[in-house]
Amino acid sequence: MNFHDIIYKKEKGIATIAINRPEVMNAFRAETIHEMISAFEDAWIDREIGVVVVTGTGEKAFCTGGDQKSKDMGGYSGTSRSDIGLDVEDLHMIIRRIPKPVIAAVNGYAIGGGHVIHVVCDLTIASEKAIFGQVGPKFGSVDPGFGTAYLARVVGEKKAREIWYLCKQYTATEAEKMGLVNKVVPHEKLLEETYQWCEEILDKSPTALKVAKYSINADSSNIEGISQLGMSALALYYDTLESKEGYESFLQKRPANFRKFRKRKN
Ligand SMILES: CC(C)(COP(=O)(O)OP(=O)(O)OC[C@H]1O[C@@H](n2cnc3c(N)ncnc32)[C@H](O)[C@@H]1OP(=O)(O)O)[C@@H](O)C(=O)NCCC(=O)NCCSC(=O)c1cc(O)c2ccccc2c1O
Repeated sequence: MNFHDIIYKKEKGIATIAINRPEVMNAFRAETIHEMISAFEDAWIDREIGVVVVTGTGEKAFCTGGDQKSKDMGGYSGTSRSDIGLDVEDLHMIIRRIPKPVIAAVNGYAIGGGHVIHVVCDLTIASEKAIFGQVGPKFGSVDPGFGTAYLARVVGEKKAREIWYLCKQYTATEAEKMGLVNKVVPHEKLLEETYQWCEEILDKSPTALKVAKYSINADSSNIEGISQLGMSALALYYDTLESKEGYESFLQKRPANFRKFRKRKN
């Protein structure tokens, strides 16, 4: 398979998808999401694959969300089914629907939509250098559905609200404490530890794993509907000056002025 934005490899029952756009801290554009979905489809169909690993190339980032350099009023450029210009919802759904465990190996920044990708994965192993956080309200975006409602299931509502309302960054140790990651390991041991977890999973019954995954998913499957509704609202939000102020402030490396959008309408 020929990919440009990701590196996809399969070895000894393990499929690895590495987002490969280090020049933008592994931010994703429409093509990146489509390539990831194709790789997941291949890993799903291939009966020899028992587990999928998602990671990022380079030393700095796992993924920093939507590529702000491919964004304009109305959303991201690129061909997509979604009005937003990114088929992120479809990526979240295939991570949940593939009947095999998906492990995020977080090697650096997991920010914005990149943070949501690791949240949706079944398990997360983090380098001690990893940094976690949501940035939407700081940069004119929000990731409703799995990024909000499902995050609240993982870390609890109070913590999820803090993550979204304050847009702070959290260390790997802080993330582990709040149940956001399964294990923190020295940076150079990240893939070794992740593949060790994969080996343990490969020793287990694939059918039992599939039923375990689907039965855990079933309890939060209503979030798919929240996601659809929320993403429709997001498409409208992206068409506003308020959202534009956010992503322009990021690109212009200046603080956003959202206070002006709190003025009373006369
Ligand atoms: C990750 C950071 C905290 C790092 O900060 P730092 O100060 O160390 O480095 P720089 O900010 O200078 O970044 C270095 C270099 O990388 C470029 N870059 C980083 N992230 C992105 C990005 N997402 N898009 C494009 N480019 C990026 C940066 O511009 C610099 O390049 P230079 O050329 O100037 O050297 C910090 O970078 C950071 O906070 N990044 C994230 C910014 C962001 O806005 N992310 C997206 C949020 S919205 C989103 O992710 C999103 C998710 C979804 O699931 C969606 C679903 C459906 C629709 C839309 C969605 C969506 O928008």
